[in-house]
Amino acid sequence: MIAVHQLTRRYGRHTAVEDVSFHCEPGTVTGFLGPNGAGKSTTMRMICGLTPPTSGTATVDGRPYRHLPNPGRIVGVLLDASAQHAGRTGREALTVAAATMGVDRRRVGEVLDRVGLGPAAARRRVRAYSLGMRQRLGLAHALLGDPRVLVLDEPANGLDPEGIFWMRGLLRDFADRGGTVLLSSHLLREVEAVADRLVVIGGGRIVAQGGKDELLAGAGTVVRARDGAALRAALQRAGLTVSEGSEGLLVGADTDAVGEVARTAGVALSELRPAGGGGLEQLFLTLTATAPGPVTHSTTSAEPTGEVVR
Ligand SMILES: Nc1ncnc2c1ncn2[C@@H]1O[C@H](COP(=O)(O)OP(=O)(O)OP(=O)(O)O)[C@@H](O)[C@H]1O
Repeated sequence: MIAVHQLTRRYGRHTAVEDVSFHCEPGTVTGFLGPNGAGKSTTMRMICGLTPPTSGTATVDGRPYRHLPNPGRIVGVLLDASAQHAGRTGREALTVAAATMGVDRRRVGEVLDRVGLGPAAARRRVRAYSLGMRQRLGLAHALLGDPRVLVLDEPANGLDPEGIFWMRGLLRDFADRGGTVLLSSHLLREVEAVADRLVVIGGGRIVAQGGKDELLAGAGTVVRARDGAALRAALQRAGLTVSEGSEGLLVGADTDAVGEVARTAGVALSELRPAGGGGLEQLFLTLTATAPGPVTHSTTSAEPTGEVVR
């Protein structure tokens, strides 16, 4: 279990992360989404005790990371796949880590197998690894202490499509066995397939969080009419948020509300449906693009309920 409570981190006058709260429960994969510079890495570094928060708390299994007796046994961390000793072979890097953690050396072979680094790859020096191989080695390192929690920052970077598919399977399996996974990405599609819950961050603030299905269900309505201008005007007059989606107008309301506005305005519709996955993508882009707007304490500190914070 990971608990993040009102985390804030400032660098001088710049606020990298502001009042961020969320929970990651056992048995779930939480996708931590946001564009470059949104504050994902800073939040994860605070969870892992590498960056001290300006205010707020982050705990893993009820304790701050720095108070965990043998952290690698409790939480596996992959924050930067390139930050590995380039002169060691993959196997050596893991053997040193195993000794530090007090893990049986035999576990090294097991995790190398698990991440798909064969004997030849394990004998090569890390400096000769591709980014994808480094990600696999980083994941092996995270899994080495057989932790119940994983914190992974953009682990799909550098993996080919087959590697991404493989990693999703591994993380899903980890969570299905009761593990807790926090996984960041700047690509919605990358985490959508594996995550149960989503936490979306933009401009250092949480802009939406909740169950993936809840967020999908609340992702609005796609609507089209031959007279698109009249439809848009009617929706805007009704105070609904309207944006141009790839398949029609995307409206921040359910289909009943949108249909009623169109009927009242006498606009004939050619399509009306829940926005679904495309809507979530649009929502993600819209939210993150407009994220620096003010967010009140009462909304961001609320328990995750699938709400969208605007
Ligand atoms: N050590 C630091 N000193 C000053 N500013 C920093 C520092 N670390 C992060 N920042 C700033 O904090 C903000 C959030 O950065 P962060 O790396 O957490 O974002 P991110 O969502 O992980 O993005 P990316 O996907 O690009 O890594 C950015 O504006 C970044 O420039």
